[in-house]
Amino acid sequence: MTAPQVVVHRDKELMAQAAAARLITKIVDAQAARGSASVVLTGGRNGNALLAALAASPARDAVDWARLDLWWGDERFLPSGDPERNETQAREALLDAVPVDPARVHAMPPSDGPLGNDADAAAEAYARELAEAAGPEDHGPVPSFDVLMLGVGPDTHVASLFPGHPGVRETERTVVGVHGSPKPPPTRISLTLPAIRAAREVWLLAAGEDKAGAVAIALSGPGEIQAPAAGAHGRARTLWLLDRTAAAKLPPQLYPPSSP
Ligand SMILES: O=C(O)[C@H](O)[C@@H](O)[C@H](O)[C@H](O)COP(=O)(O)O
Repeated sequence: MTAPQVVVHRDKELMAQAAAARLITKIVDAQAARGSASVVLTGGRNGNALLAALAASPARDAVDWARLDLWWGDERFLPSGDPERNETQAREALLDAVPVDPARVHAMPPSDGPLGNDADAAAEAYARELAEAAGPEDHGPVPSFDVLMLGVGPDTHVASLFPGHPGVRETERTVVGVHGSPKPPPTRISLTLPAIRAAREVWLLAAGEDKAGAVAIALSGPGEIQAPAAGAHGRARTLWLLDRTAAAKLPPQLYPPSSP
């Protein structure tokens, strides 16, 4: 398990821009090293702000968009094109503006797709797609994503893994259907913690004073059932990208010395 590293930015706008620059560099490095890159996107305001900052950055042209696989950490189980779907929001923020290969944009199934309105069947289908994309070097049923991003909820949820819910207890499956989510909509699809922990790097994004309690709790070593964000680790790196207000309740030993 990698010890979390914390980076604090002045405000959420700067955080989105710095994270977008960081992501561009990561993708370019992965493409140089391995020929292609894989990134897991998150929904939420911070994830979308990062994508919009990336779209606005001239450095976005350094990315070879055709050699990038995009996955999602979770999805709201709604009809295709619904404005509340994380996929729809990511397309609007970035994907419609860059030459991604549609075959490498791995959206989670919608509720009106060929699998019907069955979130568990949709989760199984996504798990199969991940397994097919995994190679022998991945040593498991999901690819070793280069970067997996997660928004953090005020209750410490990540993806659609909520405190105490069945999804956060899953140890075998890589993707689950989520029913009765405390945050609307009630039906969702989510990667599980074992799938999240297959990533080389996990980046947790949190901004705003309503996140300060969740950030402090998750970084203080609680169990992942009570605080799912505490169970989100990358194999090589676990990075918490915060704005000053979200970092406000961190204990002094976790607050990085050079922070604003
Ligand atoms: O599916 C969802 O409802 C969102 O993806 C959600 O999980 C989000 O990532 C967090 O709640 C953080 O959201 P913000 O970045 O907006 O604070």
